[in-house]
Amino acid sequence: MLEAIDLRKRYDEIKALDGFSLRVEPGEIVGLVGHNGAGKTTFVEMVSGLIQPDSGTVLVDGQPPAKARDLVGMSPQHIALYKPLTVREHLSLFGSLAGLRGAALANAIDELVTLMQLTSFLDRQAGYLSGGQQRRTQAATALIHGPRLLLLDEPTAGADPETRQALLDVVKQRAAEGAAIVYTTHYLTELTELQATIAVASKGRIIARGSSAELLGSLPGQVRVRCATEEFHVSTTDPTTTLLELLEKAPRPVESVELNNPTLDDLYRSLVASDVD
Ligand SMILES: Nc1ncnc2c1ncn2[C@@H]1O[C@H](COP(=O)(O)OP(=O)(O)OP(=O)(O)O)[C@@H](O)[C@H]1O
Repeated sequence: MLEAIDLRKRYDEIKALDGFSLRVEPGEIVGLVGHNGAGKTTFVEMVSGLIQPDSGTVLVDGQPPAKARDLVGMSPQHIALYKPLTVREHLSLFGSLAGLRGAALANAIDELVTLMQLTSFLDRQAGYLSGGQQRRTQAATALIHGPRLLLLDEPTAGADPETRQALLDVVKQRAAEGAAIVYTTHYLTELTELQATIAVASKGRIIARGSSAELLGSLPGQVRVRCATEEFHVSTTDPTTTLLELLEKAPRPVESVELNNPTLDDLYRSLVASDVD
């Protein structure tokens, strides 16, 4: 559904994208993570056709972004709503721009109002909504036309737990219905909940891509065995076997045993730390 090949974009001496390639299949959620300035937003804006690459190719369902606008829904990192318009007017406007009319538009609005829990402020102007309410509204404008490619750039930044959960549930539902989704975030636990494929961006390109199980499998876990007279602390890619071996040789009595598998935070830190010039 989305194919990006060797994208490059420079702003004077800054290489915002430097050989960025990523593929997203229908029904797949790709969680795009990376340090500040890694190029995530630049990539998302390029896919939505807002900015042009210096070189490289972006194809959305086989077409350049400018010809695939109706297939794409985008929620930008920064809130971009029309302050005087109500939530209902936003949904109506974005739905109409994507070609929805009459009953189809009304049904799409009803569905999103329920899913994103917008009922209580549906007729309030966007300029008077709280940050979290604006986030929900913005996400709803990206979803209104049932896009086949959804680009969500830090959609839960500053959102309360309820807003975050509503959004994660909708994202899962849309992926289950076949949408391809790019989801940028700094909250790695969200990617576990979404069962997303993880793509780690660093310095304008993707340095690792895979399921969390695949990526975590290459990282060591920690095993600690504490005895009355001695303590063993081992870093290992096979914590269970190592633990059994330690227990065999450890002097008795064993006082405590700790087994820590690597987390996505560990993975992220090790990948970004190893990507040095
Ligand atoms: N219009 C622009 N003019 C100059 N530099 C830019 C422009 N847009 C982006 N950059 C630079 O390109 C790099 C990539 O920025 P980008 O916003 O894509 O990063 P990001 O991964 O989304 O970061 P964050 O996690 O902070 O949102 C940064 O160094 C940024 O300063």
